[in-house]
Amino acid sequence: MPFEAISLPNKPVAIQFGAGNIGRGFIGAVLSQAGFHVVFADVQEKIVNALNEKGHYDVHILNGDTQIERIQPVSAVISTDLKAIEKIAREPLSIITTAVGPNILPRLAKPIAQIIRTRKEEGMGPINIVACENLQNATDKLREAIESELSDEQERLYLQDNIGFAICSVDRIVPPFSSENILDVGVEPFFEWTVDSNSLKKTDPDVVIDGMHATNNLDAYVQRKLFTLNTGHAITAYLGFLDKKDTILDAISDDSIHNVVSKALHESGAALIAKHHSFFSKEQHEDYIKKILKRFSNHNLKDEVSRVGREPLRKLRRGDRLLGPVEMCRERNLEHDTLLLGISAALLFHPTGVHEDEEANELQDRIRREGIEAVVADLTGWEKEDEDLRKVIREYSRMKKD
Ligand SMILES: NC(=O)C1=CN([C@@H]2O[C@H](COP(=O)(O)OP(=O)(O)OC[C@H]3O[C@@H](n4cnc5c(N)ncnc54)[C@H](O)[C@@H]3O)[C@@H](O)[C@H]2O)C=CC1
Ligand SMILES: O=P(O)(O)OC[C@H]1O[C@](O)(CO)[C@@H](O)[C@@H]1O
Repeated sequence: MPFEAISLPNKPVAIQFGAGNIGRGFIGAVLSQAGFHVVFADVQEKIVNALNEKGHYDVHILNGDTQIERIQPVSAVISTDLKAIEKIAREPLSIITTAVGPNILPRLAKPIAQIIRTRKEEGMGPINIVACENLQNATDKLREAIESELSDEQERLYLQDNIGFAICSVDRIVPPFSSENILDVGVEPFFEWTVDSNSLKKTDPDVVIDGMHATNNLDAYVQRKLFTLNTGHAITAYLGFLDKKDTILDAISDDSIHNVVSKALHESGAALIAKHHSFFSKEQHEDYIKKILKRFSNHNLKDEVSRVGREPLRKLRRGDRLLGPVEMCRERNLEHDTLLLGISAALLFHPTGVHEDEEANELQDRIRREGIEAVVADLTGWEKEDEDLRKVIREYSRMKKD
């Protein structure tokens, strides 16, 4: 059924760009449960058509005795179909969210600029945009890309006055899920979606979103999540890969991997506590680490190390989950040898076959062409004589030999 043929119910509307695991399994579900009619915008025709034909899907909460939440009513559009996008822009829209992946995010600038242009022409009021990606300040990056798509000063002024761009932290493990229905998703029970309250505009309709926690201390939430959950997850994946484990559960169930991951999280934790002590105490953070290690050990999730380790060059960027906590430790003169070991393991991540990863291939090509020392110096920005750079290379060589 084409989107044009669908009439939307008389409800507030939310657009969720990306109808993938997080889009359907977390953000779309939270928005639907808050009372929005969720319109997913994706590039996969099969998913878009199925969402429009069925108008619903099920979220399976994977907690031993599976609980099912039906999400309805929902619709979908192809995100590059600017006519369909324009149609939704005229609806009682109040929020746009994204979960497409950090590398794809700039491609959403065109359709979102179209929404902004249409709403300006129609004299419509404020909406909020929240990019739900594993990337610090993803929404700011999206804003820059949208601004460069706008045609003139009038549109830029409209954006400034009417569009709330809120950064957020998004935390729920949603691995690929196999079910008869291609729309169904399997999720862990835990979820935390935290959004910067300072940037949110008052919208009409104004909907209270229960599953979205607004705070004015977002930086602390973002860093705590990225440098704990994602740091630990990535190191588990990279060590698991080297030890030929298929899943995160297999990897974290190995005591030697568990110990390294726990140690790395305590190193990053010391820096997080030092930086955000007014926000969380040592005891609270200890609890947070324990809960995360338990989440990795969820026997009901089949989360492959290849998925969690995907796109290692992105994960090795400065400020991301591997180098971010190391930099925080270096600034404070705190111990970080185990975090460095995680970086060495990431440099050896190279899945093949169905799990082949373009960025992992590129990383290996670079190491072959430029040599490990030059690659690490470039990724980290450290001098070749830097003690940490030498440690990363030493561990890398040892792991490679093993
Ligand atoms: N899966 C998870 O557990 C979590 C993922 N995240 C973040 O959420 C984001 C999405 O991750 P997943 O849902 O796992 O990925 P996914 O691959 O399951 O979903 C991404 C979706 O975006 C769609 N897409 C690609 N290009 C598009 C475009 N131009 N316009 C609209 N849609 C497009 C894809 O077709 C796909 O359906 C990433 O930034 C990830 O880091 C954050 C927390 C948890
Ligand atoms: O989605 P990314 O950034 O590739 O990383 C995978 C990570 O995202 C998550 O899917 C959820 O935060 C984790 O499972 C994992 O740490």
